[in-house]
Amino acid sequence: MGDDWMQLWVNAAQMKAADQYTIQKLGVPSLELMEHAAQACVQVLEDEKVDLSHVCVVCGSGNNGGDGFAIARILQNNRYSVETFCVGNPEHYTEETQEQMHRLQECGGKITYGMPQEDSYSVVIDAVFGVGLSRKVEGRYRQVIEQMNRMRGTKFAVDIPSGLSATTGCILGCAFKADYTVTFQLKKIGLELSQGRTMAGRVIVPDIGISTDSICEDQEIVRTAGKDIYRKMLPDRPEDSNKGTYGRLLVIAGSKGMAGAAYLNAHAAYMTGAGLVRIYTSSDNREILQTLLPEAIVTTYEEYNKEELLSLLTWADSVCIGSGLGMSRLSEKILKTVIEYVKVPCLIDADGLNLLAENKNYLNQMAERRFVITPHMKEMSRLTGTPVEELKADRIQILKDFISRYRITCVLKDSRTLIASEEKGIRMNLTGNSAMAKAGSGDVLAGVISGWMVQEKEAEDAAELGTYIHGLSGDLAKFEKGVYSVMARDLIEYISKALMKLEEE
Ligand SMILES: NC(=O)C1=CN([C@@H]2O[C@H](COP(=O)(O)OP(=O)(O)OC[C@H]3O[C@@H](n4cnc5c(N)ncnc54)[C@H](OP(=O)(O)O)[C@@H]3O)[C@@H](O)[C@H]2O)[C@@H](O)CC1
Ligand SMILES: [K+]
Repeated sequence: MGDDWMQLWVNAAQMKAADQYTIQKLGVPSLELMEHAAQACVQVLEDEKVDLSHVCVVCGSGNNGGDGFAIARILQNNRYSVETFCVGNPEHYTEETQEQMHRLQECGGKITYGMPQEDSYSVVIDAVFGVGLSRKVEGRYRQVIEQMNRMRGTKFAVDIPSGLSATTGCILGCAFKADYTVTFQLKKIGLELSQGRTMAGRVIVPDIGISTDSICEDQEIVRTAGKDIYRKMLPDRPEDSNKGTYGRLLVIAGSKGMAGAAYLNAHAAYMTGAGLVRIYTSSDNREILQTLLPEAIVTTYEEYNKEELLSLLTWADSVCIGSGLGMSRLSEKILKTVIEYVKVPCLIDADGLNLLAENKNYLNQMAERRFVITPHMKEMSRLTGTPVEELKADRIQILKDFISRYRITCVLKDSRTLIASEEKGIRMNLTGNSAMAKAGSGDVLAGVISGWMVQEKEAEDAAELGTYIHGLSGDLAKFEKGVYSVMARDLIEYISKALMKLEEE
């Protein structure tokens, strides 16, 4: 596969729709898919050289359990020592699961009803719950999963670690902590969001013959673009150009003592190729900014000056407002004026978002695609009035509702950042790492996105490309500086390396 692909990230319902289409419309028997699923798991266990000297398989009553019984049979037929435990509710066995139990027993396999009692296994295979997990794990099931987590063997999850929501990545009560997860056909978005990455370990995605035809056009599905797509988004830089060709960016940032935010915005925008950056900031920041970034024009204010602001808005090809802006009445007036009068693409970050949250009526005035907002989870929580925990548990839906209501591009920052617009749906960014979880990182992101906006990228493309490049800079910085020592200014330094890497590949 080249790099011009779109990776799909499905939730539980979308996965079930693909299963059902394959079974009902294409006529592939469910049991055949289950056999492929089990064979794929055994193949991975063998390829990865997992110690199969003493295997423990723990199965539930749904089809995930059915996969587990089939895995047990195949391993046993391959002459491994296997012990199989059934912890599911006998009243809820699916037809396929019953058939797989029967097939295992026919091959001489023994099924123990209840949880494993000892800890002598080289590998523990979790087939308790898959994408059918529908509620919090409690009682006996909780005990089973906790017991499996305590066992010393390699932990192997079938389709998804039991207890992890395939849709949100949240742990519902408790979850299996896997070293490997073999997830069938399509990556479940829950393996990437929230606790998903921590619980899933290494994720392998075998093709088991489930057709994706029915869902690949579905605009509701979250996608990640391959590198080629980002490379093609990079703007041309013709020889016969000048600074005017690459746009004039107005950065409105930095209240008293917060010059750093304005500096990071502006410097990051220059590093992406912006032609000219003007910082509009509190007068206290003039000297420091002129010293830190002589390439920027610095215009300062002491009090609200509507005329000056309007003339700057006329000058600008794009605006980036909010980083370190503060929450004063003055900041509020500036933001209100910008929202009311700006005619060019405009990004709102940080304090700009906190001010928006306090003045939600401004949001209603923004209903045009030229606005990009870059909230982290807490800022999004303030904007939507949804507590952070609820937001984490339902972020995709909340994001969808938000953009369809306000018709703006929203970059929802988290360990996996989502970029949402009506035009392109929801995209998940896969670059970036925990070294970037530091003050100033968001200011750099706002600068990078604004840098693309001012070079005439559509707001949603600028947001996606900017998030990708920002994360890639972080990945390169971490590689050379280590996970603890990456500073926001390093992210800026590594933008050039990230861009060169993307251009070269
Ligand atoms: N043909 C196919 O579709 C294919 C599917 N495949 C495999 O099937 C998996 C999906 O199977 P599935 O839909 O049967 O659901 P699954 O994940 O086994 O869970 C349902 C069971 O769990 C129970 N339960 C749920 N939550 C619970 C809780 N908190 N606490 C307690 N119980 C709870 C629920 O109980 P109930 O709600 O009925 O009381 C029910 O018994 C998928 O991940 C993949 O591995 C592959 O073989 C490829 C072909
Ligand atoms: K599982």
